[in-house]
Amino acid sequence: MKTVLTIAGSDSSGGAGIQADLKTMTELGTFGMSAITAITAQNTCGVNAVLALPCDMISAQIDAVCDDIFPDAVKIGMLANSQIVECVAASIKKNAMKNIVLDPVMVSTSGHRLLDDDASDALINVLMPLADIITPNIPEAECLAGMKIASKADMIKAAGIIAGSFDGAVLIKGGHLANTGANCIEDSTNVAADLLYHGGQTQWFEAEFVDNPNTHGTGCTLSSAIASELAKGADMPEAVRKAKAYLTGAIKAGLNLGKGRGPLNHAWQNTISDC
Ligand SMILES: Nc1ncnc2c1ncn2[C@@H]1O[C@H](COP(=O)(O)OP(=O)(O)O)[C@@H](O)[C@H]1O
Ligand SMILES: Cc1ncc(COP(=O)(O)OP(=O)(O)O)c(N)n1
Repeated sequence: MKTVLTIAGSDSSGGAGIQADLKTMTELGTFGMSAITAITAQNTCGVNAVLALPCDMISAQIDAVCDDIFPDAVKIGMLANSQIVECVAASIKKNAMKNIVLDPVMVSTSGHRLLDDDASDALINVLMPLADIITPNIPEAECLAGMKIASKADMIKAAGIIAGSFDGAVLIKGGHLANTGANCIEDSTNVAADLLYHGGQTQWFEAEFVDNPNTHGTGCTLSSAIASELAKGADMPEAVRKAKAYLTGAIKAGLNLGKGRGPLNHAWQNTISDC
């Protein structure tokens, strides 16, 4: 069985972070392992508290995994502060890890900062160069590219700027532009359109925009699904295509848990075959 390590924060409500990653990895037939960077007290309504873990404990988790069950791919999510960014980068180099998917988590959709303001430089200069793909959402891509993004043309421009600063691929997720009219296609159906910039080429990955408010953890799910598909041997465009299909199914299958923006239905493939 192929193995995937998630280096990310814990979400007590189980919708995002480590919990979403492990559910995704299991559903996609890989063996998920974790190195927890921070503990959040959060639910479907928002993030109430964050505790960043000490760097030596984070490195120790990564080393323990790599010394025993070396991961075929790695997903990196919430890193909380610049010290953690640096120590995760050092652990990745030390253990010569491969198939690195970096989700540059900065602010939760509920508006809570999950990465210190002053940690962006370390993320860009120290960690990004080690990644095979980074998966920013629109606000994160705006920060990384230093420009506003209000259209698909802006997404293409920003992806080129971000890709210019490292060797890996860039997937700009368009969820924050969907339903704003900015990415409507000709038949006026609204789509959730993500842009992959890979090897100098751009490619759109479009899926139905599901009218479901329960989208907590979409970014975590997509990045851990890409890592799972890379671990199983897919090339980058194929990994993105399969990951997006899994994610869209999990949004469509619709759970209705909690009082706010609820989690995805990770077990949707089993639910469908049970019917
Ligand atoms: N309502 C939706 N229906 C279908 N896909 C969605 C929906 N909302 C988000 N997505 C998709 O989920 C993924 C992550 O979404 P996005 O909101 O852009 O990032 P993040 O969760 O990191 O803020 C992207 O592939 C995006 O296109
Ligand atoms: C612990 C933790 N990590 C990441 C996130 C952000 O989740 P994401 O899937 O990017 O998006 P939202 O759920 O915030 O839309 C988180 N909330 N908690």
